[in-house]
Amino acid sequence: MSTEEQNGEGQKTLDSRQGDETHTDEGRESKTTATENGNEGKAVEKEGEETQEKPKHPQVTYYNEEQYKQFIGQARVTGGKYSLQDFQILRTLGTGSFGRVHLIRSRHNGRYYAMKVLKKEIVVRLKQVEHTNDERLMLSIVTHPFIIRMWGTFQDAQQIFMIMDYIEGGELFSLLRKSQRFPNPVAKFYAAEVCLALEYLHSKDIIYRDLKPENILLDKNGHIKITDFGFAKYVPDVTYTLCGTPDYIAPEVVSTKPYNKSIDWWSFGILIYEMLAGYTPFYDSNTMKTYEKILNAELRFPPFFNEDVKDLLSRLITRDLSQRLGNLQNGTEDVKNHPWFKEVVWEKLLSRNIETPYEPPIQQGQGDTSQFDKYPEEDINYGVQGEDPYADLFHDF
Ligand SMILES: Nc1ncnc2c1ncn2[C@@H]1O[C@H](COP(=O)(O)OP(=O)(O)OP(=O)(O)O)[C@@H](O)[C@H]1O
Repeated sequence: MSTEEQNGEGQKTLDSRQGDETHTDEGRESKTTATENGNEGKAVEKEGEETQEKPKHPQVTYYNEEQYKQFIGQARVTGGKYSLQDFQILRTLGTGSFGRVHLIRSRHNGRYYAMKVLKKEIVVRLKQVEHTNDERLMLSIVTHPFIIRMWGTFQDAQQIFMIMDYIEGGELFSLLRKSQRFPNPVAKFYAAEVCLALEYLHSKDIIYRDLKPENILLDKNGHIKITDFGFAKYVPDVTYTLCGTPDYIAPEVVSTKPYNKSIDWWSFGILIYEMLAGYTPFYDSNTMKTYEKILNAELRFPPFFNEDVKDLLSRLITRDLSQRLGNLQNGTEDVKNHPWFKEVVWEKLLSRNIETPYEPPIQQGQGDTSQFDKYPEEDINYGVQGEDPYADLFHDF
């Protein structure tokens, strides 16, 4: 069965490293990009600007119906269980390409949650319907200590809403920019937790496709939670979609070759590099040049990288898929067994039974927002009734 990429889905754009109209954040310089089949083979950057020619492809993800049924049978969250009346909306925690994320409080149990709101009209305009439905599906399936938990979803005539745990410690991105770069053991700790999250996702045939410090939150104890499943997808076989954030995109994605879990291991290497160096290895202010470097440039290391990490990164950030760690016969085990990770006790880490290198200074308890930047609040019209031109598109919410 082919479920993807027949319908022109797929252009997601944002300036997560560049700031946006409402909020400019130092050091966010590049963009999340997506384009899928059926859109005439163009990669799209900001608001539908066509910036890169891409050859046409039979861009289809194949898997059999039985497999897919089993996959969606794991979903633990059903749509429409909650409504806006259940929550009090507090401040904005972050903004994305399609809407914003609010801190909210349950009127029933008094707990704080994060509510991601996406405007249907924008999701449709940026051809992200399928990705948005996938985001909901993936989050309704995953349960892991290092992955955000979604509790429910609902919709009104204009918006869709996702209720998730509120993670108080803010983005790893903010901590990294404040620290400039992390000492070796700190980078290793976060990388090891990310590694376990990737291992789990891949065991379910989910590829994440947007690994970067902006999408890693820290909980109150300093453990990670991966958020933003906007590009995550069930791919037991291969896919072709160009998506991700330029600095982090793997060469096989740039060159529109079929790909699978391999791409997350490339991004994992870029993430480790950025945590240790403070910058990504193929950075360029011009996105096309970034892509060129991803395809051709030599991987260079700052002098303070140790031999173990240089070895690990050379094996992750390699264009040769038959050499890339994580993508070989032993899968994640090869990554976990690499000498750079030799001090990590993986079982202890998974049970969060290891001291974290940094505890976010959260003084006010569960609803504390001191670790988040302030965003201008705008008038909200959530709960609108009336005609919904997109009624057919978001059934599961
Ligand atoms: N569960 C959460 N707890 C706390 N903050 C959150 C949570 N989810 C998201 N945020 C904040 O909101 C920001 C935007 O969230 P997210 O990346 O999911 O939105 P998005 O619309 O998909 O953004 P993008 O356009 O960057 O993909 C995050 O970077 C983070 O700062």
